[in-house]
This record gives sequence, structure tokens and C-alpha cells, in this order.
Amino acid sequence: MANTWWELQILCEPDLEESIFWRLESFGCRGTASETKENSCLVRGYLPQFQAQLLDLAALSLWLRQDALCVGLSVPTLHWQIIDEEDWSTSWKQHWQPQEIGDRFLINPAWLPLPISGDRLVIKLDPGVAFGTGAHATTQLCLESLEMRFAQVPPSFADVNAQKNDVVIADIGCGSGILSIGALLLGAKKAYAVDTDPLAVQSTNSNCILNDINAEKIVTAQGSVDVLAKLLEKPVDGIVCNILADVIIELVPQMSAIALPTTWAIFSGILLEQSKSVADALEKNGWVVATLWRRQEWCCLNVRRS
Ligand SMILES: C[S@@+](CC[C@H](N)C(=O)[O-])C[C@H]1O[C@@H](n2cnc3c(N)ncnc32)[C@H](O)[C@@H]1O
Repeated sequence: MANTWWELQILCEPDLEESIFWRLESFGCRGTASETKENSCLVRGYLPQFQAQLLDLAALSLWLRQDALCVGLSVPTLHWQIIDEEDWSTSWKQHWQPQEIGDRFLINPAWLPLPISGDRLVIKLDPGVAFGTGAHATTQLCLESLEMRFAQVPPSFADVNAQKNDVVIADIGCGSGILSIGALLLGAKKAYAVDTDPLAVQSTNSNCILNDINAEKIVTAQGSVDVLAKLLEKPVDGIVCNILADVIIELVPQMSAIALPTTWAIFSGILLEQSKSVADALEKNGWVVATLWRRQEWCCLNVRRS
């Protein structure tokens, strides 16, 4: 049987774009893209046909309606159609453009030529069906936090590069591998990347090859922190975890077990109103919340062990 996909097209007010992305992600969409249309925004989402029935699409339409009404914006329109796999990848790829993130990164779709000049660290990506194109605020907050983290070098360290090169990170919920690749480009020595979705692990592996990441610097596996803990030779220096507040809260004790007294961590995928419960869970497990960064309704917690 041919692989068929739903293409969902949502025409909305630009201020709704972020919440729609997140709705589509929770709905199971494997790829999302958006384009500006005069004063509105057209968001597209793609998911395998077998994952949703017409009734599910009707429910999605209602959620989108409620989300808009809650914030006093006009109700978006949702259209859907079935397309085959080849159309899905070409259709989505057409709408995804290079994107600068923070001061250091440029995300370049794998099928586009590289920029001719510039001093940004280029992450080449073909996320396939995995989350992590850099388009989502939560991924951006993590990359910007990593950038800050790798720029911070205590004055007592004479050899800046030696210090950076010693950093081993755990990337929990790696998706396309964007955060592991970002950390390695910033100078981390090694990344351990895990995801419960086997397609995400596949995507991380192929994106590491695409970015010429030395195979010794990246270890990937399907699973979560328990799997990662078994792969580690010793506790990690840094943790990045962009999942969802509930999952983070559940995983905090296991993440604490793979940390050193000096370990730092970056948590995202947290809605602003959920930040207190995540911070409480972290503090209960011996973490100190150093900063909270916010973008739209999302936030990212930068924490350290003591
Ligand atoms: C929001 S995406 C983040 C992808 C990428 N790290 C980024 O920042 O763009 C979350 C990822 O976490 C994975 N995931 C969900 N629950 C998980 C768990 N308990 N342990 C590990 N990965 C999980 C999902 O499959 C998904 O790929």
C-alpha cells in the first residue's frame, strides 16, 4: 500500500502561528511549515493518514477554534487533503528556508546550497519526519541557551578550548539531533542522544553524518534516560531536554542520577504557566533554577546542580 499523508492547511492570524504549531505537534504532525500571506499566516502540517480519522480532524478544528477564541483572535480555517509520500516531502521542503538562530547558528535545509560567507555555525538539517527544524520557539531557546553556556568560561580556566572540549552532554528527546549537533559545533566533546521515537534516532544519525560529525563524538539510542544511563561511562557535564513539562517532571529524578555536582541543564517545551511546577520538581531534586527565558508562551529553564 502506498504511504499516504494528511496535509492540513490552516489559515490564521499571525499571532496564532505558535499555538497552532504546538497543536499540530501534539496532534502527531511529523512536519510543519508556515508562510506569510498578506496579513495572515498559512500553517501546514503533515501526518501519516493512518494516524487520524476524519473525526480526529474535526476535533482538531474545534481545538483550533477554542484556542483562537480564548485569546480573542478570529477563528482560523482548517482544510485537509490526502497526499502521497513523495508530495509530502517536496511540499514541506518547498516552504522551509534557512534560518538564523541566536548570534551563532544558521539552520540550513540540507537540500539548499550553503551560504557563501558568514561566521555562523551552520547546522545542515533534513529532519525527515522528526521534530526539530529550528522553527519552534522551544528549540530556538535551547540553542540560544547552549550558545550562552558555551560562551561562559570561568576566568580560572586558562585554556578556553580545553575546557569546552571536555564537555559531555546528554540530549534527551533528540528529535532531528539539532541540539546535539549544535552543542558539538560549539565545542562539546561528545553527545549522548536518545529519543523514544525510532524515526527520530534515525534522523539524528543521518543529520550527524550530514554535518560531518565524527562518529566517536555522538552516541544515539532509542529510549529515554534509563537507556542513556546505561550507555554512559560517567555522569554528564550538561543536559538538554526539550520535551514537555509533564515528561520533564517525571524524568527529573533519573536525570539527577546522571549529573555531577557541577552539571548544568537546559529544559524547554514548558509553557509559561507550567514553569513553577517544573521548577519545584527540579528544586526538590537538588537543582537550582538560574534563569528563565521566555519566547511567546514558551519558556526555557537554565539550571545548575548547586
Ligand atoms: C519537542 S521534540 C524536541 C526535538 C529536538 N530536541 C528539539 O529541540 O527541536 C521532543 C522529542 O522528545 C521525544 N520524547 C518524548 N517523550 C520522551 C521521553 N520520555 N524520553 C525521550 N524522548 C522523548 C519525542 O519523540 C520528540 O522527538
